[in-house]
Amino acid sequence: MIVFPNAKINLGLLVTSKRPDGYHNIETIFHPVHQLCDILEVIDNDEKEDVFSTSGLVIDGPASDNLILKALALIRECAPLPPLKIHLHKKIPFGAGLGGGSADASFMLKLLNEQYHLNLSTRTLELMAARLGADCPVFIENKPVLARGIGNEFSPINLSLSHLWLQIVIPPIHVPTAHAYSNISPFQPESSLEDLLSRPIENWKATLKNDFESSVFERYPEIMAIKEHLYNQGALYAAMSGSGSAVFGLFKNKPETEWADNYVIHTEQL
Ligand SMILES: C[C@](O)(CO)[C@H](O)COP(=O)(O)OP(=O)(O)OC[C@H]1O[C@@H](n2ccc(N)nc2=O)[C@H](O)[C@@H]1O
Ligand SMILES: Nc1ncnc2c1ncn2[C@@H]1O[C@H](COP(=O)(O)OP(=O)(O)OP(=O)(O)O)[C@@H](O)[C@H]1O
Repeated sequence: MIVFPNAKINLGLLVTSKRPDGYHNIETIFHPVHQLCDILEVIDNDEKEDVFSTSGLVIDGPASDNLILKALALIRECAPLPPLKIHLHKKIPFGAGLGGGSADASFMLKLLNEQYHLNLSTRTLELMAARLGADCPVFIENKPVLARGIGNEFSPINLSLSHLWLQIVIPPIHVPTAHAYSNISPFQPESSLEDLLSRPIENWKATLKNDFESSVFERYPEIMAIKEHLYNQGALYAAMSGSGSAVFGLFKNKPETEWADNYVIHTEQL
């Protein structure tokens, strides 16, 4: 079976408090980016052991640390599976706040559930995904949603961005998530994200924020410059995604901006 784990962006990201377990409570809107995706294939393997291979972008760290293999190990805790041949073609830049590794992990859970008729419910899959990372559960249902808690308590939202153009600009900078959280001072805002998003998109620039931006922009002015350039090019709204380094803009018309050669650019109509 082949699946296409996709990226996400965060529309607003409030870090509201630090928890006793060291994690942070957040409030954010997750929005899937369907056309920026990896390719994940899993088939039965005739050999005795699993074989895992990758192509595309070279992921840092040993292959055994890949979240896909951690997802496989979790499923094997509750169901026997044959030896597998797994191939990941990596296209989503990582360390960019686009949740690519998290998407791979959750799509692996969903793929195995379907391919081997495991009948695990959506809720069970979300709980398993939460053991792999805070960003993983949202990729089980993979639709726009308001998230609270550590990013895994979901409420439905009424938000349509269809017909807007999305441009994501990814500079060659990796921002480690744990490091970004350690530089944050949590703050409980007066207005909830839901309130802010219900206002016209023209108001978002003044009201909707990503709490990681100030510390990340201070350390990497190049990322702030991308956001400013997106606004100069006519973005209705622009912001960093997650803990960076990707920055996205929402436009009425297809943006034709030229960017540095070493940036990865993704443009799609929502
Ligand atoms: C910034 C976001 O991308 C927003 O969607 C996510 O909160 C990041 O989620 P993630 O990459 O899946 O994070 P994890 O792999 O679970 O955690 C990495 C590290 O980030 C910190 N972390 C993560 C999520 C969270 N709500 N609070 C945290 O403090 C913790 O130090 C943790 O050790
Ligand atoms: N399948 C995978 N794809 C990408 N990175 C992976 C994968 N499995 C493990 N990793 C590790 O996770 C790190 C970053 O993962 P990810 O792509 O989720 O980060 P991100 O884009 O910053 O997303 P997030 O929004 O979750 O912070 C990589 O540097 C790599 O070491």
